[in-house]
Amino acid sequence: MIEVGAVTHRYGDRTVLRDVTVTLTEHRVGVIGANGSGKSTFARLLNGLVLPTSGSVTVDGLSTRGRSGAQVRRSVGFVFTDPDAQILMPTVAEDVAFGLRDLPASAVAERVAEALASFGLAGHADHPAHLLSGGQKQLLALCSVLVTEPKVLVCDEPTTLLDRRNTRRVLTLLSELPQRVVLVTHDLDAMLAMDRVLVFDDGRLVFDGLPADAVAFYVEISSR
Ligand SMILES: Nc1ncnc2c1ncn2[C@@H]1O[C@H](COP(=O)(O)OP(=O)(O)OP(=O)(O)O)[C@@H](O)[C@H]1O
Repeated sequence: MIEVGAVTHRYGDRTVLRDVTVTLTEHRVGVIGANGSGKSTFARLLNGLVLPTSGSVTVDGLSTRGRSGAQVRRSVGFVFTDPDAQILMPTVAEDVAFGLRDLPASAVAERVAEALASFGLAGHADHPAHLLSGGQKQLLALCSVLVTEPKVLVCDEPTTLLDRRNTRRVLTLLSELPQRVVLVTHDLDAMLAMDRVLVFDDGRLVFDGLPADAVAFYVEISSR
């Protein structure tokens, strides 16, 4: 369970989230809203990448603040819009292996091979990661996070760089994952597969409900 309690967040003197309170227990939670409405900031709060100016965020009872923060960051995987922000190692296989560096080498090789195969990247294992296409990098970023088996996956616009085929592929993959997923996106079609959708507007959580109702609400406020 993710509990966001009375969270306000400021960057300098700019308030970007205002008094957000929400408890998330669903398997699939979508987050939509206009550019700059606070979605990414909200997503980053969930694994402690951003700590709230005031209020609290807990995941399965552990606060993102203080000593439990490191544990939250391990159990909540985060996929960024820009895969270059999270590809850390020179080759594709090394990048996937990075998250498994605490395991014995024999176990790592097998896990990496399995993970690359499931993302269609097996043929690229020894390729320099920075030479992959934008879409392949996004798949690699997702692969490198999922191989660590997080309990929750937070994805901030993970399909922005992808073509239609890879967008479908990533969305299908996300829909089939056993773990909880929080998906921030401008892809309203993707929302329809969610269990619950949050709509942000100017830093406020302005709608929280079923996907079709949330999308209709968002379309309505966007056309005002
Ligand atoms: N690190 C930062 N420092 C200062 N201001 C920031 C920072 N990150 C975000 N902001 C500001 O906070 C506000 C909310 O940004 P955020 O990225 O959370 O919105 P968003 O809804 O995800 O937008 P988009 O759909 O464009 O990605 C914006 O006005 C943005 O300029």
